[in-house]
Amino acid sequence: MVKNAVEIRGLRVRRGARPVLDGLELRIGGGVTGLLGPSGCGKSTLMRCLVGVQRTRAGTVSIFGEAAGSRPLRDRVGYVTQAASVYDDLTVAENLRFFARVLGVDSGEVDRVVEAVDLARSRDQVVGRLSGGQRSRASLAVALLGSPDLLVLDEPTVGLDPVLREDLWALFHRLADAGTAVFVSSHVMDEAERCHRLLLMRDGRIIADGSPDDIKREAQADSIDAAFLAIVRRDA
Ligand SMILES: Nc1ncnc2c1ncn2[C@@H]1O[C@H](COP(=O)(O)OP(=O)(O)OP(=O)(O)O)[C@@H](O)[C@H]1O
Repeated sequence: MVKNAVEIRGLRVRRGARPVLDGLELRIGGGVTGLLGPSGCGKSTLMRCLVGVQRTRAGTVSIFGEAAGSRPLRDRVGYVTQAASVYDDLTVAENLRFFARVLGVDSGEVDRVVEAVDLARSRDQVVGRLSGGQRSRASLAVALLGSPDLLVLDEPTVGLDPVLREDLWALFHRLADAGTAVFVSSHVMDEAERCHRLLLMRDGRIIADGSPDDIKREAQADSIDAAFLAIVRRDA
């Protein structure tokens, strides 16, 4: 298992007029790490920092010992944003061949990632005609090109039905079992239980960090929802 995929020190970010992250310290290792918190708390901002697309005011973000966004990390980090990142007018396979060329990844990878996300039967379908869940999996397939060591997934299950969410979480676990560090955000509290390690975020701060069971025990709560509320109250 990867020990130190991500190391963040003293990270400060402003977006618009307000500070979003103010001196954040965080280390992330292997397995599935979940980032949960209410809308606007700074989850996407943190993820953008990990992939090196967010302007920062202070601090450092290193991924496998390299500066976030730097060239050596190009095919070691996969990123799926909330916005669809595949072209509607191309088929699944055409999208993947295109992105494989852009990333300089062998085109043989296309078959592997199509299988990994269970889209083999839809590989020749135009993305614009896929269901929401299939589209999400097509975006995820792009992020898997080149077998990244770290996968950053920004609310990948938003808008999906429970069955599709279940399938995606099973996939995250398969990837983590195979050695990829998976960092996934959500604002759906019931998804928290599926993470090896959970980070609860509020107003840009990590207010709890541990396994779901540890967090519930510590907060003396029987659900992550209740734990979050208890921690927020205690914090106030
Ligand atoms: N482009 C932007 N310009 C200015 N402020 C922004 C911009 N994007 C986000 N913000 C602000 O930064 C803060 C953090 O936003 P962020 O998108 O990181 O939150 P989030 O936790 O990912 O929310 P959600 O779950 O709704 O995606 C919010 O207050 C938001 O209004």
